[in-house]
Amino acid sequence: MFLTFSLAAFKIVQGCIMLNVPVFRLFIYSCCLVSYVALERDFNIPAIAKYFNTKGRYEEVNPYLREDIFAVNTSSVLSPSDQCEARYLTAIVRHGTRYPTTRDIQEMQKLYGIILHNATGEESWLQEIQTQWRMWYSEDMDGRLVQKGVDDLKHLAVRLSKTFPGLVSEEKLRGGFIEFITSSKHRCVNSTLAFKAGLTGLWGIKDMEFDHAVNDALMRFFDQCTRFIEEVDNNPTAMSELDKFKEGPEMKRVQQKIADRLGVPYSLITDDMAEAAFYLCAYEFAIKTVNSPWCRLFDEVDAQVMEYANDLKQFWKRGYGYDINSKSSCVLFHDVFTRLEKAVNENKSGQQVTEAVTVQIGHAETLLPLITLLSFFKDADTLMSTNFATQTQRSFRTSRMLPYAANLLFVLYDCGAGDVRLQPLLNEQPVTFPGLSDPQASMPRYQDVLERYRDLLQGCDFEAECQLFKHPVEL
Ligand SMILES: O=P(O)(O)O[C@H]1[C@H](OP(=O)(O)O)[C@@H](OP(=O)(O)O)[C@H](O)[C@@H](O)[C@H]1OP(=O)(O)O
Repeated sequence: MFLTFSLAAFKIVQGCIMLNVPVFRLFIYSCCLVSYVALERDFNIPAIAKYFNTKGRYEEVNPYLREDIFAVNTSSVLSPSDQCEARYLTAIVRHGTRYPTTRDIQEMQKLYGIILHNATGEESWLQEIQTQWRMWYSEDMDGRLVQKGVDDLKHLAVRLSKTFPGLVSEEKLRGGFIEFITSSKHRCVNSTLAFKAGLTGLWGIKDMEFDHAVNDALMRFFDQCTRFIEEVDNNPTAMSELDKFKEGPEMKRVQQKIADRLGVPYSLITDDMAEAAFYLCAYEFAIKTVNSPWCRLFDEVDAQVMEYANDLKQFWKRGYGYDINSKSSCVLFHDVFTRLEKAVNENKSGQQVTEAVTVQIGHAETLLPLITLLSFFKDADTLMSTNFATQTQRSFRTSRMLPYAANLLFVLYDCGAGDVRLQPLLNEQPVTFPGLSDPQASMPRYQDVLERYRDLLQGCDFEAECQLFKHPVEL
């Protein structure tokens, strides 16, 4: 559509120039320029970018940010009426855009070798990979944060200051009322530094520095939950549905189509090679914002299959597949509600809430078990190797939940006369606590939320849940 408009506008401009019609020419010329810029921007976005799972950009989840990275939608997060005031905010944030992990880089290098030495097609995109594109990824990159990832967190910090000016403020930061907690992984520590830099840069703060606490018990709880490690992480049969899907007809067809496009034997394009090609398209876009020739190896149907395979991995490794996946996040769940309860009590006694904002920076596997524990994005049907065709409308879709810089926010509002409300947001958009019937479900009463999660609040004991062998009841 943009192409047609641009070409038509260009023709009009040509005519105007020949007729020397200045004002009209200027107007049309500017329209042509605007549509060209839009065209250029949209052409830069791979058609399959919305299927990149946890390798996707934040901008594809909130497309309005492509126009203005600092845009906020305050109408959707303002309090339910004028008398409500935001009193406390906790944000659990995934790190920003990163390099591939070493394992993925090794697979990418293997695929690049196949294309250099075996591919026989004549298409221009293949020639571009074979003669112009260079393998620039190296194993030492191993998931480190890239500059785009620094920008992701800086921009998020600024947007949150615009959305919650009474909480994410210079006064609160300087007063020590904003706490930072991070995973020990370099991509998370550097994301924390970037978030802080976004705020100090916004307010021109050069005379102060702000601490952050490294806390893997909270941000990498999955590393310390013995039952998860034994029954899922280290259990080769735990990913059986993913393994079966990778051997199934849908993935086989994707592999064959890639092999046909490259003109290589089917035996060379394994499911790992298909994943490596998909990741190359995703990383070239996320890190460099280029629509690389690697994306030409997939059509939309192929991309949906690749997306489903990764959602199967996340479902069974971090999501609803096994109860221990979500129960391993009990420590983080209780931490969140302990902070909320403290803020409610301080607010009730008329005190200033000592900690106005908590920013906790972790991983996709920090966020997803907690999202699962709270029953967000739970579908009626389990994701299986055999039901891809009926899952196209599933709500458990990591491409929408968990892009780089994904963030789960809980905002506490004081609405006067003891009316305290709690608003959940995912990626800056309000979400509804599952199972709450409150008409203002995106801004429910805090007490109703406590009631909804009463069983977890009274139970969900990390030590008990993560014990490998439940001790037999003493007879
Ligand atoms: O497929 P890779 O190796 O990239 O998987 C990574 C995880 O990346 P994700 O699957 O979430 O895109 C990485 O999570 P991140 O949020 O830190 O990017 C995780 O830390 C890393 O261990 C790999 O997870 P895996 O489950 O061990 O494959």
